[in-house]
Amino acid sequence: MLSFWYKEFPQYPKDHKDFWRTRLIAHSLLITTCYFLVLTLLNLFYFASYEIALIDAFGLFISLGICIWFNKTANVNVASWAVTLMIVSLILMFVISVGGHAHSLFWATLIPPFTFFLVGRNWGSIFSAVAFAICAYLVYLQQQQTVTIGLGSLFNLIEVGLAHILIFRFYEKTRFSAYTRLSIRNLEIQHLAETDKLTGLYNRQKFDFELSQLIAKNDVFKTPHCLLICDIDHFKNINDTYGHLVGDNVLTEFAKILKKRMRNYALIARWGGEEFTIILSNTSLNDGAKQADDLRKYIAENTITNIAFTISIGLATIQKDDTVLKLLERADTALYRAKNNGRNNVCVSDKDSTVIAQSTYLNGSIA
Ligand SMILES: Nc1nc2c(ncn2[C@@H]2O[C@H](COP(=O)(O)OP(=O)(O)OP(=O)(O)O)[C@@H](O)[C@H]2O)c(=O)[nH]1
Repeated sequence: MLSFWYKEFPQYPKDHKDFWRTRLIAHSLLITTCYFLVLTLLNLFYFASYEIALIDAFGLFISLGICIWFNKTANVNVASWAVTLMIVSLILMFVISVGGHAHSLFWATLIPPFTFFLVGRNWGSIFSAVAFAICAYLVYLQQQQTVTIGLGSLFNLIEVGLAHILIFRFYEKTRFSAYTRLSIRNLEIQHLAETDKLTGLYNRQKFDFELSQLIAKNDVFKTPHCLLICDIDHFKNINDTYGHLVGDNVLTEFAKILKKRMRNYALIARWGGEEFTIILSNTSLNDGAKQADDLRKYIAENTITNIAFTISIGLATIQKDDTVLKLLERADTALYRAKNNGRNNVCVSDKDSTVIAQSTYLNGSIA
């Protein structure tokens, strides 16, 4: 039975800001439903108070109704209001019905923690103020009827009510600001973990993850996707000749050129030192090879930060039943061939890792 209340909502994972609200709603509904069920049965069969049993049955109906509806829709905002209104009206109805006697006013102290947490600071303050005002009025009425309760009781209630509202406002504010800071920090950490610091592109870890997600999609085979591994030729020479800082600058500028010149890119990453990976979506092998060769020519014919260099590219398309490793291996085989063919070269692998074309005889299309 508990699994009914403790249903995990995929849209509210543990780190979601509403996760604990869903828990409080579920717990509250569990307790109120059980509570009303027991009261209905007791009043029906033990005390024979049929009218009160009817009211309890109505409470049971409301509580169970919200519970079923919440489990179906997972609408936290509406459920928060429904539970808040149910609990506030229950407590107030009870306190008023017994005229505030039998220390029933203590029940009102439950209202701030519930309302602040479920409907926020402003509505929490309003609900709490109304509840404590009603309690104060009941104490005032008692004071009119008997001399045993002095004005001190009234003041105590007002002071406690105010203190509750102020403390819960403070508590909710600090909770909210802590959550906001934590969320921003998490985003910053996530960005750092996924990004290559030098070029601002995705890093290898993020690329591999995104690629595995892409491959897992059922419709990735309906339109062709190309993977390019692009490597700067003899990059060590650039470092040795001009120094590492210039080498860094070349990598940064090259990353910008990649982003600018590769049409339809779905993902670009710095995969390792001077190695870059690119996924081109909606791109056939022919079109991918053409784009890769255009890039190769552009780099060969221009200088970047006044340094002339060339690149080699290996290419493969995503096949049915591919894995990240298999796909990368095919593109890497093609890159290896491009390097072995003297560099400044584009090579393409077919689905069996056989290199089927290279830029010296690409001429814009693959035979
Ligand atoms: N400036 C700079 N150099 C880097 C960085 N990461 C890797 N490298 C250098 O990149 C060079 C890669 O050298 P190799 O793997 O031998 O490759 P290559 O010289 O490009 O030769 P081929 O790939 O075979 O054409 C090494 O000298 C690394 O020090 C970086 O972030 N900045």
